[in-house]
Amino acid sequence: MRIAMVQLASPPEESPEDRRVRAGSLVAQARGADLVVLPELWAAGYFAFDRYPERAEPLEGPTVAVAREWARALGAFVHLGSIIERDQHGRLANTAVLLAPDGTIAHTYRKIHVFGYASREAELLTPGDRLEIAETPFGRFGATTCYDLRFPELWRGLVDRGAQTVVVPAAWPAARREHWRLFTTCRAVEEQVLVVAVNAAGRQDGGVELGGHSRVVDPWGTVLAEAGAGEEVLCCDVDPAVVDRVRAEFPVLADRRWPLAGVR
Ligand SMILES: NC(=O)CCC(=O)C(=O)O
Repeated sequence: MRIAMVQLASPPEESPEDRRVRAGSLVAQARGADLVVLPELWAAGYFAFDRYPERAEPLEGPTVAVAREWARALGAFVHLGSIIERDQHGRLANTAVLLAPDGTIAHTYRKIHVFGYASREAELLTPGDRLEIAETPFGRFGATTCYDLRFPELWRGLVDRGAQTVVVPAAWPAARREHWRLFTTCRAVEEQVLVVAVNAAGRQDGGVELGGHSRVVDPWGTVLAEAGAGEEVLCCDVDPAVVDRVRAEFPVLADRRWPLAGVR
């Protein structure tokens, strides 16, 4: 499986419309990839909190429409990162979307742990309440979004549902880049999954510098690819069978004692 990580910047002076066009020219560099992944809320800009209401879109809105065209043109799965989704009740959510090569929606995930530290996400968005897995020709995919990396019980919930690869779109600031590295490696090893973690780059609203360093980490903790700090498209070849191989050779998940029966 060839993975392309599109580590995109969302400068405040660029409109979502212009950004979708510019993102398309970066995505075009991913030709030959089987899976293309973009960051969290790149079209709206994660840190553009004042503009969330006006930049929210229905699931079948302009960002899904362009990503659908990219998926069809490349014949690839496109994980578009996430959008600010406005649902039928008017609530806003941070919704990650995976498009299949034929342009159909293969998976959605509404971010469960919305962020409140130096962020208005938790005030503006409604947390998700569903955790599902997508079957793909490259194995079973799950998704978590950015801050969710800090909550291992969510990841274990994905593993319990059969996840082998977890895609993580993010808008993770440079100030906590070492946490980003630590958690992406830690979740891969602890949950014995392939982690595809794609961060944003560049300066966003409020002068926040995003951390970049998108990475693919295998279940043994080997970093198969890691981007630099700036905008970049980085490709990486992965054998998805590595997940079953590591789980068979080192069956730590089979040794769980949960619930902790007999433990006081
Ligand atoms: N976009 C986010 O969820 C940011 C999370 C973050 O910066 C952190 O956990 O640290």
